[in-house]
Amino acid sequence: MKLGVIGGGAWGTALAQVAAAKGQETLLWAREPDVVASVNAAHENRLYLPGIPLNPAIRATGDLADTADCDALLIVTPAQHMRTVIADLPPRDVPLVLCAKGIEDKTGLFLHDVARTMQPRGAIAVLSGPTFAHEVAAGLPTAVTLAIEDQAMGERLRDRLAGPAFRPYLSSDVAGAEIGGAVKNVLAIACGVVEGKRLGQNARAALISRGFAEMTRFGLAKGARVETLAGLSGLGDLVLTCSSISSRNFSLGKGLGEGKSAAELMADRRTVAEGAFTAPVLLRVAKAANVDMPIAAAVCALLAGDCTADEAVERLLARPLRSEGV
Ligand SMILES: NC(=O)C1=CN([C@@H]2O[C@H](COP(=O)(O)OP(=O)(O)OC[C@H]3O[C@@H](n4cnc5c(N)ncnc54)[C@H](O)[C@@H]3O)[C@@H](O)[C@H]2O)C=CC1
Ligand SMILES: O=C(CO)COP(=O)(O)O
Repeated sequence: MKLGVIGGGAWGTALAQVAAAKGQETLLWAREPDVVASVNAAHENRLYLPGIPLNPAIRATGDLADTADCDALLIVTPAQHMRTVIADLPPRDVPLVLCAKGIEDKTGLFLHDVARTMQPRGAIAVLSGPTFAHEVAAGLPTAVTLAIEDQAMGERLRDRLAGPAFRPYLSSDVAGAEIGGAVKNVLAIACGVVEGKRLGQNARAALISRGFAEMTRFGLAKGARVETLAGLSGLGDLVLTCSSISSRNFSLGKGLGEGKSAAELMADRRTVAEGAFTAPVLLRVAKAANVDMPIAAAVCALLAGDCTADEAVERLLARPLRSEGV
């Protein structure tokens, strides 16, 4: 058995660490030659996960053709690049486990729908949950949702990743698992704004709760199950990402709350803050489904420079009073 991990950022590297701990051959594909060199020579990803010793059994490559003999692939590129990278894979029907969090901007498609158009036959799973890469790579306890229609295949994939500190919970709700991860990144930007503007912890808790109401409205409209949205890949990841400056999305929002522009904040970032790319497409898809998402709309306007953080907050607080139900 040989597991391929496609994407040598922080999360792909952490997942390679999880896979290698199971004793299986693990191949990590990275775009950057520096990542390939540092993983192979120093057993460290100096660009994206510095300071965390990696299992020396992880082998890195810069050539996608080397994944031809892998019998399952974890796809861990940023959401907007997933399609091109899958298109460049050696053509086979091995199971794909999608680990990015986002919605494809140019089509409005969820990532499992993108992958399905490119691989009509092979199994497609979604792995998502509250998982800061540096904690997972360091072996700290973590639980995730692993969603896939074919439960027997799901059990096989689960058993290749599960370990004493890494607990995948199986689900058949692929759309639900994906929607939580995509939406929470946008909401984490909003929570970062609360931090940047020092609006207090009450405001952050209110945003998390009302953000969860938005996630639930959107998820139910798009076929997700409520228990998935309330589980690890939904509420679990929302709480994590909205509470910690370790989140790239939260820290982007904090900068916006401090008055910096999105362009300024994104200019010198090597790492990805998916919420910035997801927000506009999320809003488009929500509008088309008649789903009201005022917090996501505020994040969108702020990212686009259409309003200041003060105006975004004022508008949210001035909305008509209403009953609490979703
Ligand atoms: N870092 C984390 O804690 C977690 C990240 N994720 C998700 O995993 C996905 C990957 O994120 P990270 O590993 O954190 O990335 P990262 O921010 O550590 O690194 C950026 C990655 O983007 C890649 N990249 C940039 N331009 C590209 C292109 N044109 N084509 C292909 N790849 C390109 C880089 O090679 C690098 O692998 C994202 O969707 C993220 O939301 C999910 C769970 C946890
Ligand atoms: O998805 C994540 C944790 O589950 C990582 O969040 P950020 O991308 O905001 O850092």
